Amino acid sequence: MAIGFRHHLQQQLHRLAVNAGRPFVSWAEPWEGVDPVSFFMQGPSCGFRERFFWADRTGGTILVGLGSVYAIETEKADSRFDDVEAGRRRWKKEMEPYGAADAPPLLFGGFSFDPYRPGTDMWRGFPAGKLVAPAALLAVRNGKTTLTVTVPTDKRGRDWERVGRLLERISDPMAAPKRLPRLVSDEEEEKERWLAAVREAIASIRAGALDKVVLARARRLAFAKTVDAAAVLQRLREQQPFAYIFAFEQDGRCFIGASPEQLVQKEGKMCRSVCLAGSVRRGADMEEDERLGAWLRADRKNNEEHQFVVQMIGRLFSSVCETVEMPPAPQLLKLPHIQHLCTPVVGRGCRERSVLRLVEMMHPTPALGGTPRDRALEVIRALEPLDRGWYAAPIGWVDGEGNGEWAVAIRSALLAGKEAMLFAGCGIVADSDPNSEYEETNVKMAPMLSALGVMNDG
Ligand SMILES: C=C(O[C@@H]1C=C(C(=O)O)C=C[C@H]1O)C(=O)O
Ligand SMILES: [Mg+2]
Repeated sequence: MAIGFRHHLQQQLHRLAVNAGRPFVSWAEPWEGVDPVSFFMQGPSCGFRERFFWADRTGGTILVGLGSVYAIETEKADSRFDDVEAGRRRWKKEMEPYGAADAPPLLFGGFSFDPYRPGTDMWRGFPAGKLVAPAALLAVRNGKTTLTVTVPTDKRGRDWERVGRLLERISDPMAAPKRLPRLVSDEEEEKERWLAAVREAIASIRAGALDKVVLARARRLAFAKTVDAAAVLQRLREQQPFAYIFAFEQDGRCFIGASPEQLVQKEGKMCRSVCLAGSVRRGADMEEDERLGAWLRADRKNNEEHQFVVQMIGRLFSSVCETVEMPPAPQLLKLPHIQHLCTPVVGRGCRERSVLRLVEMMHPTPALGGTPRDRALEVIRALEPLDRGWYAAPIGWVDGEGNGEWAVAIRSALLAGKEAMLFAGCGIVADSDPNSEYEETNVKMAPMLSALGVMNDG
């Protein structure tokens, strides 16, 4: 990008900062020709300690954030959604947006799965709830790219400096992401122990204590060198075209994944969700693939698993929307490694003003927790030794108007230095077979294994 343009942007910011009546000012400009992953890669060398990446299922919206000029963070289990929503409103009042009106500044963040469970050191930096306003946001919407820069008007803090550095470098030709390092060890929780937990869950369900519970397991990979989050991102973008591609990084620890599951989207008075539960692998050829798909559609156990989600989301949408539409029977969603039963839901005339309220009501759906919710959470606490952290929890963005989109952070891994911790779970119901459920979690880890270069896809 021309030097003149950079000066123009910096001058705008300075002029606005001097005259602004609020603590933060932002400026948005069309900024074509910058690749989202290259932009993500600029972060550390400009001094930004936080980075996020978001691409929606269609790839139509891509958001990449560097730095954090304004962060809302909470560890309060009871009030975490109130805390972040209050923070969002405060941010809106303190922030004066200028420039391209179609690229409003926004907050990006996530929540932990279960804030009532004590966290471990593994998830340091990923609290019960966190939203971040990036200093620099690259947004691609409908084929148009915009750069939005947000800085404090008192010119204190390091963000002016970092943004200045970024503007100097943003158009430099970028190096490719680092090559993925060699795997040196691979540990998973003992299979027998996990199967025993599943058997116990099945027994509780058959005894009538609950209807469904989702149990997860983890796999820890260690590599010869540090894993470059940008390299993993790039591979996920190539390999998982119909998933939400997300990354949330702070101080070198990056939670990253390719989730097919939308939790909720709000756009004005319209809201959407996708019920996703019930799974089978892809076939080796078209014939086998279709046979597996037909089996999944007809299978009683998988349909039961799925219907708990449809009932809950249908009921919830009915309580906050004037009208709710969903197809009468689930569709098949085919992803590179797995196929799912899928029921999209659209609600119109939504009475909630902020998508964060919808996130609060919906999390965890029976696709990630179980039915009834509280029983399922108790069973997870009792039977799952894992610290889920942000796995299986909401991740996404919200703007000043309360619009935004959130996915469920599955098919994911936490990258920390030379290590990657992968997570996968599955819905246990009365008719579950422990070994098939175990196999299902393996299939669900395949996308991350493949992005990490550990598994070769045939
Ligand atoms: C829990 C996960 O996936 C969830 C469980 C599914 C199932 O059990 O069939 C399907 C989709 C997801 O809602 C995961 O991928 O870790
Ligand atoms: Mg399942």
